[in-house]
Amino acid sequence: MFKVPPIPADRLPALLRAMPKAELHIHIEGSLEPELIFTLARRNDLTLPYASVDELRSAYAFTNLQSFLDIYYAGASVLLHEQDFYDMARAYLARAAMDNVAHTEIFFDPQTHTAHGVAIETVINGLHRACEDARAELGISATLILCFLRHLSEASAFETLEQALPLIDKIVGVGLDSSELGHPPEKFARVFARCRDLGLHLVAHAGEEGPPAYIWSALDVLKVERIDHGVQAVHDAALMKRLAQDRIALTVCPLSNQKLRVFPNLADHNLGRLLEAGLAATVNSDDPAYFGGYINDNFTQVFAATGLTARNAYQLAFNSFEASFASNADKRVWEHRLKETFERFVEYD
Ligand code: HPA
Ligand SMILES: [Zn+2]
Repeated sequence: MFKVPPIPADRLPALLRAMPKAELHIHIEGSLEPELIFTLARRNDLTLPYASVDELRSAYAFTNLQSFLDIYYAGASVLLHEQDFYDMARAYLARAAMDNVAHTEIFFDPQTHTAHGVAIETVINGLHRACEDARAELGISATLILCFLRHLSEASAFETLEQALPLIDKIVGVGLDSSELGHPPEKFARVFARCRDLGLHLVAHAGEEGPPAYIWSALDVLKVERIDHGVQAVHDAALMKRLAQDRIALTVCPLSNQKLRVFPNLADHNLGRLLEAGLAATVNSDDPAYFGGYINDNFTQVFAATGLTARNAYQLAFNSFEASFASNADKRVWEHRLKETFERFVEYD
């Protein structure tokens, strides 16, 4: 591996912001800022149960995953037309480009929208057009991952997959999100097997609030290529070994974990421990509009709170490219730019 040069500690935050990175765990509905929720509600003649942007934002006080999901699904209800999905994704992509995100794999939850009469084409076409335009206009690479809501049935997931089939070329993979406890991965074994046959990439949320057993079944039953969150893996030594040996990436989301009380404080986050154990951890924003920060905020805050180093920074950015579903040619370009950024930070000291 690249020998990371010594970087003065006071330059670390600037380096974290400047380094190219991939974001692999971002729910596009979780990027919907309160201002845009109000704009879209007005545009679509909807009345929100909040009088102002500030009142809505003050409702963002979460105690666990479910308390967040309730408000997150309510926020997403203002999305009705293709242009709404486009505007949401475009705003995120512009923000991600500012954080030097070279590549992003965006989660979306079609069942949230089809449940109130929005056609899946409306969702996928709006998001996909935003990705295409962002590539041309912002130079950021962006792809889509369709997530099944695990609190809904297997039949609903199959129905969603069926609806998405005519647009399957516009997505690179499928994931599994929403309420984890009580909804183990194996509930979706057959859906994931079908997606695998279709040649889609597979990921799943596991071990955010749920036990290590859910990470095992995501790997062995669903056969996923990455684990979203996965921070509970530290409670199972054999699982840690498996994740390290197979280079299964974990898409870790520090500010999300702090806000949903997965850890009592950011200083207690186990990101450093995961890296020390040789796991391919990455840093991501999850739902940036709800958790108080985009990807660079996640990097700078978790580094400040836990004392991670420039070497850790390089490893995390490198892992993000390696774990992405981009081409090897793209990965080499981004990894080269990553090294150049680190060299620049020593040179001008
Ligand atoms: O962190 C999350 N976990 C599960 N489902 C989600 N949907 C949006 N964010 C999340
Ligand atoms: Zn998530």
